Amino acid sequence: MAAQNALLTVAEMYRADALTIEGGVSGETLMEAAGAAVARAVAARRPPGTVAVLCGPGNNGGDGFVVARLLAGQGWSVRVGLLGSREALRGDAAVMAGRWNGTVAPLAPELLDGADVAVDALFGAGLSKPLEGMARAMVEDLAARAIPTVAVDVPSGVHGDTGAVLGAAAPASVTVTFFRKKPGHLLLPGRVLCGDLVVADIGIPDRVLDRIAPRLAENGPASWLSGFPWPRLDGHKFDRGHAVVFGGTRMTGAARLAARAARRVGAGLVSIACDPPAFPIYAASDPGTIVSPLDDSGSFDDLMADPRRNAVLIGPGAGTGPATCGHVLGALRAGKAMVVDADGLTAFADHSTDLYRALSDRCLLTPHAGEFKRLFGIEGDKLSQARRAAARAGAVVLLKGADTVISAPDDRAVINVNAPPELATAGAGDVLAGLAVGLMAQGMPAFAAGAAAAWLHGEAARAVGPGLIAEDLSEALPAVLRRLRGDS
Ligand SMILES: NC(=O)C1=CN([C@@H]2O[C@H](COP(=O)(O)OP(=O)(O)OC[C@H]3O[C@@H](n4cnc5c(N)ncnc54)[C@H](O)[C@@H]3O)[C@@H](O)[C@H]2O)[C@H](O)CC1
Ligand SMILES: [K+]
Repeated sequence: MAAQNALLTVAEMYRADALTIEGGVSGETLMEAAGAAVARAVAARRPPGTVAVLCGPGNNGGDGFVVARLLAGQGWSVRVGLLGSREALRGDAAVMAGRWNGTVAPLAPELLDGADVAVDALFGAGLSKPLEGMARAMVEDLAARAIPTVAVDVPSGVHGDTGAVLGAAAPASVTVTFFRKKPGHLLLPGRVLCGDLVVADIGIPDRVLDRIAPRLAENGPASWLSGFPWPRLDGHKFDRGHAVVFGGTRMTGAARLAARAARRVGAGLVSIACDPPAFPIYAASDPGTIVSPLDDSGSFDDLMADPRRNAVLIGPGAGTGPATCGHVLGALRAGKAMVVDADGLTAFADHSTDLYRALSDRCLLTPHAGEFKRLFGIEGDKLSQARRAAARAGAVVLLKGADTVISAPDDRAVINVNAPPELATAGAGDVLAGLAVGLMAQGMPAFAAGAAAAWLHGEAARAVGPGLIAEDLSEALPAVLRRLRGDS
């Protein structure tokens, strides 16, 4: 599959390189193509001027030498600075340095004096430790001068797999990477440091993906649209599932926001199961949402015994006491497709194994960073955090943020990048959980539902823009769904 949205880890990128070279394309050809793509990005931004090309000791630096030669041929005044000695260069990098007829100066900040543009070709996929010494000084000076910079593959200092900064990194105006994006291009802060991202085709054939079988992708409709539960002409509301949202007696808005989102995304029926004292509040809210008060005529387990109530969300405004744990475990025992969010997660913070034991891959956990830390206590970059949590819990984990990661227990993962900063507002998480349970009520598996919900959530927020409040999101959804389906 030539998945355009596939993300390759650094190791997988090296494998793609090797498979291509095995297939008869030389490393020099790849490097020439890589350098040409970077040179095009430089030339596209301004007419010829003075460019400082900062080359590292490896093939990232080799790309830099190609850029230097091509720009010089286009009338640019080119200065090349090299970290380390020319004699230390190996392989394709040494070949490209040999094709550079200009001078090579030792890497030093003075190279940047009077430069119109800088090309950051110090480190790319081979970054293996924090920058130090002259490499660090150079990158810090480049950042301080704020010279428009084109980064080769990744901004030097950014780790390709995590987006983390190792020591220092200079923000780029444009980053030119090759073949496919890496996680570090999408995870923060890497995404911000990259500036505009260009993915250049340098001659690596898509078929190498069949051999690599990447488990990671950039979230978008390509990942789940084929299984999206569009309503059928011959269907009726019971075909579209029944989502149950548990509503607590405080913060009653949370469950109402979630229930409305579940309805908007197409669940046939949505009900709020609530403690009796809160019944009047929920009953007075959305007329299309059923309200089921839990009292001696019907406990939560009684509701769970109804097979038509096939998807359950517990968390928004549920309260973090033992009753919430009881409801979560009751829904899981009943085999429901389940979203556990907010209080539903925090309620298990000091006895998480009780939750893990009951979970399955039909369950979606939707923690933000704080809930994640309380429940899982797993450190590291966001992608590995989500993957390890999904493996530990045996459930799909959606770890929220501007770079949301959705990870399944079988190690599939997508990184969602369309969330605008306006989503940092009260209630937005309740809406996201409601979208997910609404999709799961319609039969979408937890991983696809989490990915689709995160993407729809971001698109709805972008449609509203500044001034967004959580209530706007469900109202913005119909237009997003029409665009998704390609309605005229
Ligand atoms: N298919 C492709 O993606 C292609 C990629 N190309 C370019 O090749 C680099 C990767 O090259 P590599 O030599 O493996 O590593 P780097 O050049 O990134 O690193 C150089 C070298 O530096 C050493 N090193 C690592 N970290 C540090 C540090 N903090 N301080 C000092 N030295 C460090 C380490 O020994 C590294 O090996 C890729 O990014 C692309 O730009 C090909 O040109 C085209 C095809
Ligand atoms: K670089």
